[in-house]
Amino acid sequence: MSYLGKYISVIVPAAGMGKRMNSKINKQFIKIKDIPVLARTLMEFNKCDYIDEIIVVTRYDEIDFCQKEIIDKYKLDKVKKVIQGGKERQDSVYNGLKEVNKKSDIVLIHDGARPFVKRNIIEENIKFALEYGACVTGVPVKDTIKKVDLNGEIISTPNRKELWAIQTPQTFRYDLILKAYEKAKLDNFLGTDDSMLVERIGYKVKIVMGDYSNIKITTPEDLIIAETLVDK
Ligand SMILES: Nc1ccn([C@@H]2O[C@H](COP(=O)(O)OP(=O)(O)OP(=O)(O)O)[C@@H](O)[C@H]2O)c(=O)n1
Ligand SMILES: C[C@](O)(CO)[C@H](O)COP(=O)(O)O
Repeated sequence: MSYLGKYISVIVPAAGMGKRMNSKINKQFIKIKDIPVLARTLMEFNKCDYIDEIIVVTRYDEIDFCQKEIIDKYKLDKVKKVIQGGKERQDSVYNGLKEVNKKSDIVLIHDGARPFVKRNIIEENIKFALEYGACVTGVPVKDTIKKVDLNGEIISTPNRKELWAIQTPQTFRYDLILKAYEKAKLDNFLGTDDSMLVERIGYKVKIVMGDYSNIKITTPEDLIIAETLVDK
């Protein structure tokens, strides 16, 4: 139990194929200045005093590699389980939720491929989740966003002041996120983030101010940005 008097778990989905990276090795294991993406991500959570356990979700054939080359090598002692993921990110997170310690109060969900998450964002997520039950990290969009139809014609221009680009961590009371995932499974609903599943059962989700450097490593040019961020 952390010194907050609450049990706090983290699920790190890292079971994707990394198709858009188009690399021989899975993008989670690509090194940025000598340290793999996933190790960088996990180190930030491992050193946060409030966190009690981390569950890492990987592809079945990468479980051993992940255990030896990431968890053991970087001494990530808060990682309690490395488990198998599913077809979609949502399936992987659901597998993780089923493995969380039953006495858990709060669950943070964070993409393995977002290695630049900072301590203040993790702490703010925990604070907001304890206060409101549900929160997600995001940043105000910088570009004008258009809604476009299948013919390539603009339908509308939403007010930019109301638009945020959503990142992770996304953090919830354990009972709430489990209920949201079980309902999505029942309804065969597939969302693109965790918050959507909570929003659709009628629960209000708060925004935590993120950081423009909390990027997701998705395409090859993100690796160039990542090297620059490490240098900085
Ligand atoms: N079935 C899946 C798909 C994705 N993820 C994880 O969810 C995070 C965000 O997904 P994304 O960046 O889209 O990763 P990939 O699905 O691997 O990328 P791509 O769509 O290019 O294949 C990543 O850390 C990824 O490993 C996962 O655990 N299980
Ligand atoms: C959850 C997420 O990181 C929010 O930005 C993102 O939606 C996950 O990435 P994907 O490309 O949709 O799998």
